[in-house]
Amino acid sequence: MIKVGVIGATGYAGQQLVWILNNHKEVEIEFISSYSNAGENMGDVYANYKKYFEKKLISQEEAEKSFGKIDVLFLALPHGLSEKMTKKALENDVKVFDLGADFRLDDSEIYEKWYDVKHEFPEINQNAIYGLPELNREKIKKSQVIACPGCYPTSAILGTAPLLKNKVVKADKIIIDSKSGVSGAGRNAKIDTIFTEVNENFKAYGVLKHRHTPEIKQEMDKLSESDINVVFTPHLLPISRGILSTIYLEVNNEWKETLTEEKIYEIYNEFYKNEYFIRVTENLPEIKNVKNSNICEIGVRYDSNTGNIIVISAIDNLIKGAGGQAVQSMNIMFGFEENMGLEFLSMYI
Ligand SMILES: NC(=O)C1=CN([C@@H]2O[C@H](COP(=O)(O)OP(=O)(O)OC[C@H]3O[C@@H](n4cnc5c(N)ncnc54)[C@H](OP(=O)(O)O)[C@@H]3O)[C@@H](O)[C@H]2O)C=CC1
Ligand SMILES: CC(=O)N[C@@H](CCC(=O)OP(=O)(O)O)C(=O)O
Repeated sequence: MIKVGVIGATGYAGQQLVWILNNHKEVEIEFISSYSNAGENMGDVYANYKKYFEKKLISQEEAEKSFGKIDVLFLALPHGLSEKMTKKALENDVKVFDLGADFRLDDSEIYEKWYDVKHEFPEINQNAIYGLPELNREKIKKSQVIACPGCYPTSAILGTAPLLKNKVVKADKIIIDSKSGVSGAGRNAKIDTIFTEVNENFKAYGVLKHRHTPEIKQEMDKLSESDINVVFTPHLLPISRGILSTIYLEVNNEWKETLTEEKIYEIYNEFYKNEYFIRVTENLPEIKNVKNSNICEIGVRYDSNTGNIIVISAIDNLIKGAGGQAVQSMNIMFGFEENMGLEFLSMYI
């Protein structure tokens, strides 16, 4: 049994994480912490917890005093707020899983440029591991700080990893057209995400300037050992949760003569053959198939006349894109079954 604390437990990502941890048989939740609801119960903030999970939310200052009692600290805070907390947790020999972006980019200068926040302790960033279990399992086992990937990057990187690793596609341009449910924007509604703006609407945002672009590029470059030109456009769907990414790639000249759709599926099935949470499907992925689960569903189509490959990748942004993926990494680090506490499937409707 391990003891964990969650800071930012009242956000959309944090409350989903608490839900998962509360159902995990090797985890005891030592504390949950909130910024504006400290002193209240979780059930006062989210009524679905009333009667069944009546734990008190404590302040960040109180939480820090309990660092000596925990093995793991989860941080689900707005960007830029995790670094100081992580420093204090490390001083107490606590493992940290950050759901935010503070440690996702290897190069602090790139982080500073895209997030407009300075790394005060760059050495923490240098030692953090990008927590995408399907690609970094061995490193996760030995790390102290896990940078849990962004939700859009999770869908884009898992969707393309087999093609990039096998150098099947050109680096010239990879177009990622992603659509997300509104919970991706967090619980503090801004004008762009209120009901009347989103309902019966569909819109692009952050065009050519979304902060997930360098994160996607960083991991795609590593996989392909090349310098990829990433074009990433997010869109807002009028649904609560789920991400579907449509990714456009062009086959490399060396593969053009021999590649078939069947061969692409062989490559994907081989690459993900031991992965519990990846479902390679001949159907086209749908958000309904993955919603409320830690599964990433991937389907591919290939046009041999044009050399175009289209990958469709779907995840739940709050689970595989956040809390579920963090728990998957925690399971790996502590030697639990990787799917422990995460075996639930989508309920479809
Ligand atoms: N939503 C998603 O789909 C995903 C989110 N993430 C990441 O998880 C993190 C949280 O996101 P999300 O849950 O969506 O955001 P929310 O806005 O829903 O929640 C933010 C959380 O941080 C707390 N908080 C806000 N401001 C401060 C502050 N100044 N100091 C301390 N705590 C503060 C809030 O506390 P309180 O409510 O008590 O004020 C709340 O618990 C972000 O880094 C986000 O990028 C990652 C992947 C997916
Ligand atoms: C729909 C929506 O607004 N999505 C958020 C991304 C989700 C998120 O929380 O960002 P991280 O994955 O970096 O933590 C956005 O575009 O800013």
